[in-house]
Amino acid sequence: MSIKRIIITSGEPAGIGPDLALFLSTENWSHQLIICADKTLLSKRAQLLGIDVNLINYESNMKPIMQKAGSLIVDHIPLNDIVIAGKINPNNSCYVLNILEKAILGCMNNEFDAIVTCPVHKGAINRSGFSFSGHTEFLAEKSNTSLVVMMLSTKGLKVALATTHIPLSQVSKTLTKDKLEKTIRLLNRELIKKFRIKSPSIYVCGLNPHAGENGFLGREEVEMIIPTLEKIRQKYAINLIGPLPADTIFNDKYLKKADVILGMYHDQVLPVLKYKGFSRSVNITLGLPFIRTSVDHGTALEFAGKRKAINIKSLRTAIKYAVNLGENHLKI
Ligand SMILES: NC(=O)c1ccc[n+]([C@@H]2O[C@H](COP(=O)([O-])OP(=O)(O)OC[C@H]3O[C@@H](n4cnc5c(N)ncnc54)[C@H](O)[C@@H]3O)[C@@H](O)[C@H]2O)c1
Ligand SMILES: N[C@H](C(=O)O)[C@H](O)COP(=O)(O)O
Repeated sequence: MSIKRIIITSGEPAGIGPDLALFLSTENWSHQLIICADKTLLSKRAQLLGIDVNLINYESNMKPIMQKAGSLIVDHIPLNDIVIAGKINPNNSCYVLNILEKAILGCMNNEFDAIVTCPVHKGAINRSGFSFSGHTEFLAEKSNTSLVVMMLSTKGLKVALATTHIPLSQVSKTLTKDKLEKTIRLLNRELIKKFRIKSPSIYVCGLNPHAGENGFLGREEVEMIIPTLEKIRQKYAINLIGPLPADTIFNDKYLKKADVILGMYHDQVLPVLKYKGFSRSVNITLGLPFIRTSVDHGTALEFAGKRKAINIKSLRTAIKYAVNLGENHLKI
């Protein structure tokens, strides 16, 4: 495999994102990792963590070479305001978004092979006046992609979402036949293309308790989900099972055969995935014109600057996926 150039966005500066990026300098990597962050922030955080690192300025004409332990290449984006580890400063939201925009642009014009994101604080960004519901939606908007699907993967389980970061009260009206059909078709395509699964088995959750109990506990299944699944089966021969009740779909009997479980909303499937594999999972945005993976956790503000407490496994997993997605030898 050729050496890949991966841009790593360091996320919320008061959170553990800069720390995670710095930990990468303690290992050798077979690819080139570029950290998008403020260089001074990284120096100060490195001191706090006791990491001895040589920070090298990124230049786009650099040769892609494997990264050696002891150094990090930094694509410098200046902070807007001071950073205290663990304390949110909404004045830096612009910095967080500038990092993402830089990385997206670089992926769109093939300067980078993939983007791996460290966590941002959605509340802080919104508090400073920007409407931001998540990387998934931001990446779709900035890359002019009409539909993306959020999927999280850990050993033995993949879950995908039909709706992402919206209030629970809006789930039912957001889920339409058209959206569900497009989501399933995109999920199927991407599992074939990126994961080399020949004929994916997609297990679909209902929305209501007990998948609506034939309409007695909610009508979305009979009116929207079942007809949509039936149409897709007939028209596209996609291997769909369900809708099944979300409380029993995570049963070994189904999981042995399922390539992915499609949930109707965020907290229907993510708690199960995170219970099974928190800190060893990866978040992947399917449908973008470039590869994007992310850690499975948030900003963990209380651990910023505290070396012993921070777990870096999810970032390692996210980098591994970013490198391997779409490759023939995929072993993930
Ligand atoms: N990829 C992302 O950008 C992303 C993902 C999830 C949550 N978030 C955001 O993060 C913020 C905080 O969310 P939260 O508190 O619900 O979740 P969180 O993942 O930050 O924290 C949950 C718990 O796990 C711990 N934890 C998380 N990551 C850890 C790590 N790498 N090492 C050790 N411990 C770790 C935390 O200390 C906390 O106890 C929110 O604004 C949320 O929206 C961002
Ligand atoms: N839904 C994700 C999770 O719970 O891990 C998280 O909020 C990050 O989503 P984005 O990648 O869209 O920011």
